[in-house]
Amino acid sequence: MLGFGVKICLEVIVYYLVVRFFLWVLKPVVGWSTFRNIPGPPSTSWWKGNLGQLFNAKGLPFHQNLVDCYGGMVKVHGFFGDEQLYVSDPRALQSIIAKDQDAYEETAVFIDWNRIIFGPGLVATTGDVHKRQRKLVTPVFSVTHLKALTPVFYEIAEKAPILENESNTRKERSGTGILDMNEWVSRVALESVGQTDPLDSPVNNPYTAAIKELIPTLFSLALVRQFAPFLSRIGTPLFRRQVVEWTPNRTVQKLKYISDVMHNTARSILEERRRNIREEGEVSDTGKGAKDIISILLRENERAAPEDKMSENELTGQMTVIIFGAQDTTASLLSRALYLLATDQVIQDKVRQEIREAINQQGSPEQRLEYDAISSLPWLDAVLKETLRLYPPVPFVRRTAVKERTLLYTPRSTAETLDGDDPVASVTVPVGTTLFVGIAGANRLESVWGPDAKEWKPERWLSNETTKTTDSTRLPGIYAGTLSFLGGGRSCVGYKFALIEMKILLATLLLKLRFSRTDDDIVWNLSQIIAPSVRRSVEVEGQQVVQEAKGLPLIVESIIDT
Ligand code: HEM
Repeated sequence: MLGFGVKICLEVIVYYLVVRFFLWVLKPVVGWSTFRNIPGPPSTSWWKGNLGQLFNAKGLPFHQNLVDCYGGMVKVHGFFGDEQLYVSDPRALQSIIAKDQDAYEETAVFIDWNRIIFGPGLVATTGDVHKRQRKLVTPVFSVTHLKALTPVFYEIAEKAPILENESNTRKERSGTGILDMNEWVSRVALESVGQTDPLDSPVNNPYTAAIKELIPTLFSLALVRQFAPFLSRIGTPLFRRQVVEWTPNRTVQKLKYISDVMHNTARSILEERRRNIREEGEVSDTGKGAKDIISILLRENERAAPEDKMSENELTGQMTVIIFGAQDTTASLLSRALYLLATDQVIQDKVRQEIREAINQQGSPEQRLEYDAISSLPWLDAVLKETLRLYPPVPFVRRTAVKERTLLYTPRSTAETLDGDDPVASVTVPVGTTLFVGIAGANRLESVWGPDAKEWKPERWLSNETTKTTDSTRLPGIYAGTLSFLGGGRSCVGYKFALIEMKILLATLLLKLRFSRTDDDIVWNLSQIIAPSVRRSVEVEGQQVVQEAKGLPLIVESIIDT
């Protein structure tokens, strides 16, 4: 049985490789190039093209260089000369993300892997199934529900150990320490969306560890994952599971373990929430039982029309996807915002001052600001917008063309020479083409954001001036004209949740603590979502070696008045 399964898998891979190999050999002979007029970097590997540079922990400068050197429409290479497009041109993105979004789907690799790892949740479905699920999940994140969740976010921010420790030492005014703020925000982000008992524990439990390990493990399998569309169609699910069990590879086994832990925990949390809802009886959305996003999701599903209801499998998948989608992204952004505020004390003070004034104006001893009040603080808002714009936690996503379409874009050469004009070029995108949506690239375009586009300047969001946008400068994002939460039917369904959660966490922290930088060298690595690491030179067997460890150490000082 083992031999048979492995043989089929190998045969499919060999078949795929042979076909691609011949296409690759023939291409230069016959002069084929689908995107002959599109500029791009040379392919650096005969078999993996530019994929090694694009999917690389140190690949962020390469991504930025693509836009700086070649413009908004760039040709890159995939396996065996496969030509792909790297797009950050606003006009082309409007078609891909918004106007013509049905012609560009998530890639089969993305969908198939997510189905394997999470089950049939939002990120593992396409077409009508995705639309049906989206209709059910969107109301979970309504402003009414988020307002009801506001006290939960405050409770989490206030009970975090860092603040308890600080309050213990505040009387002596000696509460200064160096803390790994990335670790702290990761835990808080997970708890804010999970609200599960095991997450109350400050030390890693298997579920927390599984969620944290998922992205790095997937990223280390980035190249193998490209075969997912083939492998996931071989045999029955039981057969495929058996093949995975038999695969003698440590990373594959780790991934299997992570997926199992996430799935089993999701099932037991769902059961628990369902029991609670049953015991509480019928409760209102803003009442006692509406205290977490999973319970809200369950109730939305109970209420849905029979044809719209999600199956048990879909619910489990949805829950894992929401918890997972909410964690590393929010942690990445909060880490970056804290790092930038620690670097710029003037802006840190402005944000803190604004929060203090808003609390004083309430005229009550209450230290918490309501949803509307905290949402409209100009400096806090500007810091988040600017951090999201310049450092989007997800710097790119990919799409596959499922219908042939023509994309319009501003060509690089004429854009530079014809000031004031609006030159347009076009490219026909055949079915099956893979496209990179350059979120970070588009968020930093000088044509959209001005000559200081690559600088972190929160004040740009405070001016009342409205910039006139045109087709060549308008990005199709759902939030603040940026692409950070994407746009269209596959945009981030939890973005309002993320914004209010991040504002409450930052406001709670800044009221009580001052952040400053240590001497550590912080590097920001790409593993689909950007995360900080500390680079240190250490002595190993008499030699200086540079080592990196995940984390963001910052100096944290208590500033609570006694
Ligand atoms: C700073 C925080 C966040 C950022 C930057 C972010 C960004 C994104 C992006 C770029 C996508 C599109 C992915 C793609 O098309 O491949 C996405 C999708 C998604 N996000 Fe977020 N996200 C954040 C926070 C959250 C939170 C807090 C939640 C849930 C509570 C969430 C849940 C989701 C879900 C479920 C999807 C899939 C939507 C769909 O396919 O219909 N995200 N997010």
